[in-house]
Amino acid sequence: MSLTAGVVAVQGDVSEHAGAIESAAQSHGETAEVVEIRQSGIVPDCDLLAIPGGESTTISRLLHREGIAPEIQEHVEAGKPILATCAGLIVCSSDANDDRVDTLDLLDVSVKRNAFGRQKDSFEANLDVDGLDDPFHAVFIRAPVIDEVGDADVLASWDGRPVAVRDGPVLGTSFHPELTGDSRIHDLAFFE
Ligand SMILES: NC(=O)CC[C@H](N)C(=O)O
Repeated sequence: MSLTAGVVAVQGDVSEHAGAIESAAQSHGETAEVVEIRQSGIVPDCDLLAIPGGESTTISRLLHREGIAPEIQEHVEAGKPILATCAGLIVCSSDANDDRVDTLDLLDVSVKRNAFGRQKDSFEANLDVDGLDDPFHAVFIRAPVIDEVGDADVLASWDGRPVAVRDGPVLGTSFHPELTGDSRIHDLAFFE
């Protein structure tokens, strides 16, 4: 049976996430049909979800306006997995330290937007990630800093700061795992 994988398609690297989900599924002998989420009524049919980067203010506004936000919360309540990257992580956090982002409160962390610096401060790093045998090459673009971790596990840190966290079915990263053609973070989020 094929899995239905939803990618929130308000903004961000939708096709890159789709490719990484398909290849992670394949490595587990599964197939995934990827659907783009821009309106309500689709999330309830999804087995797994990715929330890409972009502008967290915009993504959060659209998720609430379109009635997608409560569907994502129900998805997690049902124990189904989410990978939330960069702006996606901000949207899923419990506190974004920014009134313009109405967070979904699905990951027990508080974040600071753009705290790794502006676009020109974007950087790449090889990270040791819990659950992966070899380092993961991570791309950080106007990345959020995770500055408080509540009831969540830290899977990876960079420069002493957590950059990948897991809270039950929700895995969040400050970086963009979809950009390097390496689907191991998608694999961890959805199949481990
Ligand atoms: N690459 C990204 O997703 C950047 C996130 C963006 N700076 C925000 O705060 O929404």
